[in-house]
Parts: sequence; C-alpha cells; structure tokens
Amino acid sequence: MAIDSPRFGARLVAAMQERGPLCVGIDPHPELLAQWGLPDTADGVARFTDAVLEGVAGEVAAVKPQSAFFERHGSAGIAVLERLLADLHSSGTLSVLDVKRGDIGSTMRAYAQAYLQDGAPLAADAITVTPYLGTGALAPALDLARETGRGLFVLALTSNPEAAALQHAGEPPVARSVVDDVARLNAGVEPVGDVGLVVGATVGDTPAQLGIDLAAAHAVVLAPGVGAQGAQAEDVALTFAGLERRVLVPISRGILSAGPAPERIRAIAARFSAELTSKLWS
Ligand SMILES: O=C(O)c1cc(=O)[nH]c(=O)n1[C@@H]1O[C@H](COP(=O)(O)O)[C@@H](O)[C@H]1O
Repeated sequence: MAIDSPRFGARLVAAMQERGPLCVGIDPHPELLAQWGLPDTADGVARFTDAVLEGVAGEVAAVKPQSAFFERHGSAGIAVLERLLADLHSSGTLSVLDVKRGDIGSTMRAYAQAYLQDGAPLAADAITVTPYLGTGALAPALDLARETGRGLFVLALTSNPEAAALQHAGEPPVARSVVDDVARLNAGVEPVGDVGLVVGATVGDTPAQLGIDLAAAHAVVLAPGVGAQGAQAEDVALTFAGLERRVLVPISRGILSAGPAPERIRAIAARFSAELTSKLWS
C-alpha cells in the first residue's frame, strides 16, 4: 500500500519495512575501478554500475549513487548516471542521488528542476542537500519535491571529522537549528515527513551532547559511515537508539570492495542488511 504512496517519506518507510535498513552506495572510485579490472572511464563506470545493479536492485530499500564519481567523466559519466537512475526506477528500487546541493533560492529552483521534476533526465526519488545557505533557501526544492512525491535529505551532523567546527558551533548549535527546521517542515505528516536528515554513524553521542532530539524531527535519518569510515552496526544502534525503523544506512566501499561479481556484492549486502536489522530492529 504505502510502497505505492504518492509521498516519498511513506514510500521509503514501506520499502525499509519490506527490505531492511540498508542502502547501497554507488561510488565508482578510481581505486575500485582498478581493483575490479575496469578502466577509469565512463565505460568502466557503466560496467561498474551494471554489476552493482545486477547484485542489489530489488533487494534493498534504496541505492545512493554519488554524483561526483559520475561527473568526473563529464557528459559521458552523466549519461551513465541518467541510465542508472532510470534503471533503479524500473527495478522498483528507490534512488537517493547524493549531490549535496544548496544555493540561493532562485538557483535552488533550477537544481530542483534538474533532480526532482517529473521527466527530468536526472530525476531521482530524493537528493541530498546542504542547509548552509539557510534551511529556508531550500524551499524551492522542498516545494517541488512535495509536488512530485520526492524527498530531500538535509545534512545536519556529517560523518567527517572536520564537520564539528561548523556544525557544533553556536548556541543553539548549528546542527540543532537544522534539525529543528526539519522538524517544523515535517510536522503533522505521517508516518514521517519527506525531509530526511543526514547524521553520520560516526558521531557517537554527539546528538545527545548537543541537545538534539532526532526523534522529534519526524524524519528518516540517513546514517553514512559504516564500513570504510570505521563505524559498525553497533554504533548505528547506539547513536540512533529509539529511532529503530527510521534509520537508512548507506554503505559504499564496504560493499563495493566485494565486486566485481554481482553475486558477491549481493552476498555482502545481504550480510550487512541482516546485521543492521538485528542490531537496529531488535
Ligand atoms: O550525504 C552523504 O551521503 C554523506 C554524508 C556524510 O556525512 N558522510 C558521507 O560519507 N556521505 C556520503 O556517503 C558515502 C560514504 O561512502 P563509504 O564511506 O565508502 O561508505 C559517500 O558517498 C559520502 O559522500
């Protein structure tokens, strides 16, 4: 039922309920292409994404392509990304395009039309956005996302160590203001709003230390950092205690390094998915 919902938040929650909390990241790093015996070209990226898709499409709730690794190859790389997004849609797998966009409102509208408009070549189910021009500047993206049944993930507490200097600063701390803004945007929408949050799986008890109430945001939290960045399923369970089925865990290198065989990618994804489900949903 909800899997066919016109609203992104409801579709995502339903997809996670059916397939678990794992989101496979597609980040075709040059090192991974080399490890897989593929050329560092758009064709190499196309073969890489095809293998990941064969391994996990229809098996996981969502897939998160990282745009930078496609943009590296210019227009030919973007064409691969366009095809990937279309293939994900056909396979019934939600796409979270990681582009981390954010700009003044008039430009934000153009970004929204690029990624959130029906029929746009790069349309995804959701995109990542940065609130550092002010959460209010994201309004054109939010409006279009709501109109077309898509979603946003707003960076709040990112997984990288450099983030603290900016995101923990101030009183109230910047990250708490972002979470409060998202809570207002999602208020009253069931089961969750269409605006998710990005909070790294590496942040430990920072949300509590900064007085951040993630549950009050009424959002799905995208929690990167498991695998290559050192966090484990236990860390996700501790940091997001109480959020349970509202945490979507993207893993890129931790899964991609098992390639190139699609069945090995599928197997390691299944292992991560089972581990995350048992630790988070106990
Ligand atoms: O928005 C993101 O997805 C993101 C936010 C964040 O705080 N940290 C973070 O690592 N990411 C992305 O998540 C992915 C992590 O990749 P792995 O460390 O290989 O699993 C990369 O595509 C990052 O750009």
